[in-house]
Amino acid sequence: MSAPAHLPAGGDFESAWQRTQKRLRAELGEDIYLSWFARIELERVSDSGMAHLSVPTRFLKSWIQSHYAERIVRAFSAEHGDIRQIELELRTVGVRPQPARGAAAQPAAAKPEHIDVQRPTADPTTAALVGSPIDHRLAFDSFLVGRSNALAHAAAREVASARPSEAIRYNPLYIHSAVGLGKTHLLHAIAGAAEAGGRRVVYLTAERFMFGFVSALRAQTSLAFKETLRGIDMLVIDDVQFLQGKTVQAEFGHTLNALIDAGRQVVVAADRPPAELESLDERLRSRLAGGLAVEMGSLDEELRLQILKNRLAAAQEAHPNFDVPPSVLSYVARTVTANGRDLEGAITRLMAHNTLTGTQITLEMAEEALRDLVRNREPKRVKIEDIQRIVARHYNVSRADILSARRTATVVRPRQIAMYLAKVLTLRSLPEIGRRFGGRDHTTVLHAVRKIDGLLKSDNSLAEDVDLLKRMLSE
Ligand SMILES: Nc1ncnc2c1ncn2[C@@H]1O[C@H](COP(=O)(O)OP(=O)(O)OP(=O)(O)O)[C@@H](O)[C@H]1O
Repeated sequence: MSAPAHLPAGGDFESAWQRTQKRLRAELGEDIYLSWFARIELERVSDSGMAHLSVPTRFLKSWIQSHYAERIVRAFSAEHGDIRQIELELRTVGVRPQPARGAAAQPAAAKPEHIDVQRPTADPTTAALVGSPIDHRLAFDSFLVGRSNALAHAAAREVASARPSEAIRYNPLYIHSAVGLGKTHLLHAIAGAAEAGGRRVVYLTAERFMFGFVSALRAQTSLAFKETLRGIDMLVIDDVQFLQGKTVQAEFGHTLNALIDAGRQVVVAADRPPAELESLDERLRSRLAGGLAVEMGSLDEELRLQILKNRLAAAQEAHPNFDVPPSVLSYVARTVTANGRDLEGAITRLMAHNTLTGTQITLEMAEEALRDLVRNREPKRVKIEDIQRIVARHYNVSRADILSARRTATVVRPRQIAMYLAKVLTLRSLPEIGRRFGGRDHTTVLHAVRKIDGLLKSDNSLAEDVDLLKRMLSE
């Protein structure tokens, strides 16, 4: 066996380790290196020639142990002849060890440095994860509290003001409500207040989480993505009902578990309770339900009036001459009932009429200008089970027939119609619909949707049937 190409004189293990890293980077390529090796730190080297290396996660430790241990020993001993073997240890998250100072080095007495995971660097391992910006206008100060959101607000306040060292009482805090009732506002308020209190917070929409994870997977830096997420104090995720895809959901589950187990706060919002997140797997749903799940009900009239007054005051900052008579504000609060977004829209519209055309704001004018908002009733949430039940009853077959593998024409067409309705009346994905129809493939659902879509253009009686079924389902 030939001698190693280069043996540094003396015991400078730290610089030999740096050369080892360069060597591994050159041998294995950038992607693999960044995924597995970039977070390894040299802790110390003992007299027997054992290099103690630390990594931040158990997973990383066992992966490197089983896949790369020998390679690291070879590379390290090529750079420093004293190195005989390595031992991998788990490093406390957020604490960077002191540099190794050779075989005789004592454990460092200096304060550990904290890694700031919030601040993205040019390093592609962290570039994959940049939380969405926190909108500081959506703060606790501007969030109005009424009967329907008092509990959610109190829990949010508590979670936001807890100190990092305090025991976490509600984890995850899960806030759910129908659209436009203030979930996003409350999440930004929590994230903003926690950050102001010195905590490392990442706020992400579910889409952003998916995007970050999928791009990290593509760039083979998913490990860095996971580690970054797991190194924070608080993770705030909005709209989890949109989390799609097995791998992404599994990763979300691991992240959730890792953070909660490590005593980090997780805050989640969705448009439905955990039990109704049908596209998520059972364990994830129960984990989400395992902390505190609170619902925010619809805004009552008093709260709507307060929100309107606040919006009006904000609008008046830009247009001091704009005003809305109290009787009109009361009318809007009484009749625009759907959600906070419509209330905002109502003020914007009144302001546009008034400032652009000079129209006086009267009750009559408001009735005319806001007609569509007043009529706007919240759409009913349709369940796949209801679709199957109603379609089965309509075509005189059983729900079991619809879910079965039977291929007789009397069952096939109602099944296709039910799948079509599931696609157009719910937000479920094709794979999810397939699962709910007796474990069928998403391509079968796609075929059914296209088939019915096509037939509706030419078959009037089918079109009438589908129309009737839609009406029955939305009543
Ligand atoms: N209690 C409240 N106090 C003040 N503003 C509110 C309140 N509830 C809702 N709003 C306002 O209503 C609008 C819609 O709220 P937000 O976006 O937070 O709703 P959401 O529940 O997250 O909706 P979606 O489910 O569509 O994401 C925002 O402008 C928000 O500031």
